Amino acid sequence: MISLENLTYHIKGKHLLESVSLAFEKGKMHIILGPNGAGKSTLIRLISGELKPSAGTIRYNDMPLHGISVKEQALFRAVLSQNLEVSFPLRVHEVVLMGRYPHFVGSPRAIDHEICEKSIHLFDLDELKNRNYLTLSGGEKQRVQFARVFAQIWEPIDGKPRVLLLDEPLTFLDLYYQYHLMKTIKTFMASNPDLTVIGVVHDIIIAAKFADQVVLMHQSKTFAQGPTHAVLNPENIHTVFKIMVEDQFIVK
Ligand SMILES: Nc1ncnc2c1ncn2[C@@H]1O[C@H](COP(=O)(O)OP(=O)(O)OP(=O)(O)O)[C@@H](O)[C@H]1O
Repeated sequence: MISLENLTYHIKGKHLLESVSLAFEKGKMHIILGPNGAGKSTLIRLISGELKPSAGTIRYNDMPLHGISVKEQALFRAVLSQNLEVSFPLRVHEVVLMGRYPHFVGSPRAIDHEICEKSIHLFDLDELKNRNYLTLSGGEKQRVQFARVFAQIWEPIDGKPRVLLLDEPLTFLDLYYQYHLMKTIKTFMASNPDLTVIGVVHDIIIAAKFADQVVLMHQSKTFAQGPTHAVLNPENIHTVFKIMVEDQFIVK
């Protein structure tokens, strides 16, 4: 369980997040939705420890985040951020291996290579694994980044529940891969019940189909949180997004 208590973040007098209190239950897919500028990425960056809160606390299983070393965090928590850049002409399998860096000292072990192979296969990248990462399309790069973060948290270490934070992970993907990737994550979660996923997406239909819980953000605050279908009702969506929707969001 990840819990946030009165989490506040301001910079140069501007409040990016105001007194947010939330609980993210273990083993669930939590999706954060909200209009541009609502504070979603700020929230993810605070939960990942990239930003330090101005006030409030973040706890991972009752442990304050600031009490867990960055090195230890990397053993059980992976982050897929927006705008990831790789400047060197690395091969795809080398980028995926970066996900294993927290797990070995010196040279990768056989197990690190095995996990990378499995993750590459899971994300349909076998044919691309020797390609120069810089020559890939936006969507292909995004799948490589998925393989990297999954390689990082492929197995639990010392029984610690794992966490995956995703900030707009579907941006470069076509419709097929958006759904395929969400299904892949859900299937992985079903056989890895300690894994909690918290992700920012913009697509309400994707959220309705795959989220167990939704956090709806509005103007730097939490507007609603709870089971997906309770939160994604036409009134809430109208208030937050200013659009009218029908009651059902169904994609077969
Ligand atoms: N370093 C900063 N200094 C000033 N304002 C900032 C800074 N970082 C972010 N902001 C502002 O804080 C607000 C929230 O930003 P955030 O990136 O969290 O929004 P978001 O909900 O993820 O938006 P989007 O859907 O557009 O990605 C935005 O108005 C943004 O311009």
